[in-house]
Parts: sequence; structure tokens; C-alpha cells
Amino acid sequence: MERAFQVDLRGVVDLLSHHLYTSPQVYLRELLQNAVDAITARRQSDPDAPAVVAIDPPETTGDGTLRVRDGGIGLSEPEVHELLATIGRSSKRDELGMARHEFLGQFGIGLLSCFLVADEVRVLTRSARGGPTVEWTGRSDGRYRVTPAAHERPEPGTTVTLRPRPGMEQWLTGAMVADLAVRYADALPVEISIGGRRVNSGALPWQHRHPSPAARAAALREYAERVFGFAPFDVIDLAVPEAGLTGLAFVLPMAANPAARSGHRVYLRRMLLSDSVDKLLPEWAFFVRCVVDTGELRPTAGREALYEDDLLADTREALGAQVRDWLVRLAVTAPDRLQRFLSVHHLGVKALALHDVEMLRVVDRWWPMETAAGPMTLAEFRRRHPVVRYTATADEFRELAAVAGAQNFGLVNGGYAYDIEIMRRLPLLDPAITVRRLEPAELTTYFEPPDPALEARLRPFLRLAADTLHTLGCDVAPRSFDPPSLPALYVLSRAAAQAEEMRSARSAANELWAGVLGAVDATGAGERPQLILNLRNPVVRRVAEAADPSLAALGVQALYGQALLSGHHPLRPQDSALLNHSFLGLLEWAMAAGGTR
Ligand SMILES: Nc1ncnc2c1ncn2[C@@H]1O[C@H](COP(=O)(O)OP(=O)(O)OP(=O)(O)O)[C@@H](O)[C@H]1O
Repeated sequence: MERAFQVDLRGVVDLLSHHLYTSPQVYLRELLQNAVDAITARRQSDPDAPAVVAIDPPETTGDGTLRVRDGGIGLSEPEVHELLATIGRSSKRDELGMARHEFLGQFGIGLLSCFLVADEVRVLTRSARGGPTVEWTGRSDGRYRVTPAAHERPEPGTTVTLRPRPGMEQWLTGAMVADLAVRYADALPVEISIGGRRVNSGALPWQHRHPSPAARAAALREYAERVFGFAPFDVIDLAVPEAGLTGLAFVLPMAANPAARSGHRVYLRRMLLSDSVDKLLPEWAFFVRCVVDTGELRPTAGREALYEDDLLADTREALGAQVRDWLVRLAVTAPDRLQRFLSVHHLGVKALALHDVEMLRVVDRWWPMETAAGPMTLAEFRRRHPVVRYTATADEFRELAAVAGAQNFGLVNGGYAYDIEIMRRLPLLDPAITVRRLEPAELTTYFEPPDPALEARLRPFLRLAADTLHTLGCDVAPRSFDPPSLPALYVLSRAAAQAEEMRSARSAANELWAGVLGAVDATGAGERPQLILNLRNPVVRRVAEAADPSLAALGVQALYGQALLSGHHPLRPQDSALLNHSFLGLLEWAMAAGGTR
């Protein structure tokens, strides 16, 4: 024998309140939604039927109840049994069970949300299609009663009456109800009145009429301040017809944390869904907050978020394209404003440039990168240098910028987020653009070697310097270069850097691994780091000309240590030991020299 499911309503209400809805306040949204849907249904056959929803809070009813009245389609007695007493049954779906466009509701569970705040819900209703007024009383324990009404309603329509459950009265007060009605229903195309006073504007902010574009801009600015808490840098009109979507994007005037979720305000057929919808826009567009209305995107059953489907994915892309077009337009029509925008939101734009050629062009032309010759755009950089050379890290840039700048060697700091990827994508703008990571040894080709006479004079010192650093695996090279204030440069070719990593790994490894790494290292033999001594530096010259070899050796050690430190190179134990040794040795020399004075 087949039987029907039994439903324990208390379990269902518990499920709704703890898992589906985030707050009991949704009961009012559901009541307003039902009232508006009923009005829509009635006006399909009777366009002159009243489009008013009247709310009477306990302060006006005087009996502690809240009433919501509409002049909508109403329900006949069979409909009451069918629709109000069956969970999941809705009159707002078509024969195929699809949500009908003209209605807000679709799931057939909304009325249950009244049990979040009341133990008893009374519905007094008269159908516009005829029949007497019926009264349905539902209780949160799952029982309901349908009786003929004591008094006939003078007009078709429905009145829902809630008596607050003890402890839930605050959700039904006049002030709370007014607040919720404006929040959820301000834009609904019906009049919503509380205690006889209209409380909603009936229009979305971008649909209001204004005497001039300036007046519209001022009103939208005021709206953004009120709703989002900031005066927007700019306002972008949005439209995605496939999603029945219109709206606005407000550009933040201050930097936003890309990781922080910026919620968008979303209306569904003019009823507020939520003001913290995320994933409406692509992630890179974290610099805008939107307010939109959509007829086609689907809500989740809790009606507080959008359902993730293909249409939402397409909409997200379309909205992203509109924000991006605004940026491109700004670059053409108001470059100074674009620059101001970039100074605040460059991270978002750079992220976008990683997969969008137009944005790449914007960054190329307008975003000043850090270069050895000061900040300049990549486009400007290419006018001065044939090759876009960049450092792999900010440390490398810091070490080499002064030297590169002094040789007029073009160098871009690749240490900031996205910059290397952006530079690598430059050939997409023009295949003739050459982009290369700096090989530090390249820079040294610009340095002058000493002339033969000087070289001969320095030979004993250079031999001593080479011996001093030999055990550390470092070669010494004398050169003259600018700036003279820089005494020495520790230069690693990329192969040398790898070999060095291997060496430091070996010094930290146990015997077995040291053997393995040693075998690997043999392949990188010959690639050793170099300490380039700057012969234009007065201290270097004095060290080179020191009469006492032990003082000269200490000087070389100190120059080596200083070059490692200033280039942020990792110090191995033997490097630290050498630094200590040279420091103490030089101190001893200084003290001795002081003592003889
Ligand atoms: N004020 C009203 N006037 C006329 N019919 C109503 C009214 N309120 C509810 N109903 C009827 O009761 C049905 C169930 O309402 P309920 O709010 O539970 O679900 P829904 O509005 O269909 O969908 P959703 O769960 O998405 O809100 C509705 O489909 C509608 O037919």
C-alpha cells in the first residue's frame, strides 16, 4: 500500500531558521513577496486592481498582531487547501515546474518563514475569481484549520495576521517593519504603506528621473555614500540583457583589499536579495561595488544568494567587460583621471592585464614602473632602451639599481606583484618588443677594466685578494665603474647562483647528501661568483695600496662581507665567520692605530 510522506513542521521550521535563512527578519520579505505576486496575478486580468500592500504593525492593530493586507488575486477554498497546506506547492510555476517570470516566489516554502516569529499564522482570503472569504489558521506544530470567515471581505485579496511568539515581538514592531520594508521592498512597483503612510519609492536608484546629468551624478553619489559608505570615484552604468540585468558599479575611491570580499547589492525583480552577494563580478574587479537588479538570475532557496550556474558565469564575464571598457574609455578621454585611478587600484588593473591585452596596453602606457632611472611607464622605458630588462627580485633591483642607473643601463624592478608577468606579456602588444631577465654579469660588461699599468701595480694585491676569497669559492675582479660611492659588488651569474645554492645546501647537508650534491655540483664547475672591486672607490684604492698584507686581507674580507650584506645575499656559516673575523681584525688595527697616536 502506498502512503504519503508525513511532515513534522517543527523540524522543517527548525531547518529553515537554522540552515536556510540567516535571520528571522526574512518573514516580512516573504509576506511582501506573496502580496506583490498576488497583486501581479490579479492585475493580469484586471489592470485597474489596487496595487497597494498595507502593513498594520501591532501599534496600529492594537491587539498585539501584525497584519499584511493586499488587494491581490486571493485564494478560493480548494486553493487554500492545496497551496497553503502543502509544503513546496506554489502557484508560481508553470506546467513544467519552472519559475514563472512575472512572480518573485517559486519554491512554495516562503510562508513557512512566518513560523520563525509566530506560532500561529492566520490567512483571511477572498479569491478574485469568486467564492466566499475563507480563513486558514496554521500552527507551528503542523496543524491547520480552514473555516468560512466570520465576515466577508468587501474586496478580493488577502490579509495575513501574525501574533508574535513570546520573545519575538521585536521583529514585528512598527519601527522594525518599516526598516525591513524599505530595505527589501523600496524598489517594488507597488505602493507599500505602513500605518497608512507610503514607505517605498517604487524605483531603482538608476531609474529615477533627474533634471540633468549632473543632478543624476549627485544623486547617485549620495546613494553610494548612504548605502556603501563611500563617495565613488566614478559610476558605471551596467546592462546585461540576457540576465535581464541593469544596475550601477561604483568605483571605490580608496584602495581595497583584494582578499576582502566586497559584497554587491542585488535585487531580484526589484526585491532585495542581499547586499553582500559575492562572485557577481570577476575577482579582479575588487575596486567596484555594484547595485543591480536582475530578472533572470536565479536565487538560492534561502533567497540570500545567487545560484551558481552558466548564466551567472556569463553575466560575471559581461559585467567584467563593462568595467574594463570603462577603464579603456577613461584612458582615452581622461588620462589624468586614469592615473589617479591607477595610483589607488593598480593591483586590480595589473591582475586584469595578465589576461586582457587592452588592460596590458593601459598598464604599459600609464602605470609608472620602478626603473633604475626612476619611475617611468614601460612604453617610455622602451623609447629609451631597446630591451626591457628586469630583475627577478626587489633585492636584486635594490642592489643593482644605482650601478645600472650610473651606466645608463635600463633596468626595471621585477619585484612587485604581477610586474614580471606583465613585462613577459609585452610582446603581445608588439612582437618586436624584447623582454629579458637581467643576467647580473651582463651589467659588468659596462665596467672598465684597469689599464695595463694600473693592473701591473695592483697585481700583488689582486693575488692576495684572490687567495683570501678562494676558499669561499669567490673570484675577484678589479673594475672602474660608477657610482664611486659603491665599493664592491657581489655578482652571481644565474648558473653561479645555482651552483652557490648547491654549495650552501651541501654545507648544511649530511655526509651522504653532501656526496650526492657534490656530484651534481661538478656540472656547474667554473661558474663562480665574483667580487667586483670598484677602483673608483677611495676605500678600495686605500685597501689595494695598504702596505701591510694582513691589513689588505682584512680589507678584502670586509669588502666581501659588505657586498654580500648590501645585496641581501644569504650568508653561509663561513661567510659569517669571515665577517666577524674581519670586523674584529679591523677593530684591533683601529685601536692599535689610535693607541699610537
Ligand atoms: N498573499 C497571498 N495572496 C494569494 N496567494 C498567496 C498569498 N500568499 C501565499 N499565497 C499562495 O500560497 C502559495 C505558497 O506561498 P509561499 O510563500 O509558501 O511560496 P511561494 O511564494 O510560491 O514560493 P517561495 O517559497 O519562493 O516564496 C503561493 O504560491 C500562493 O499561491
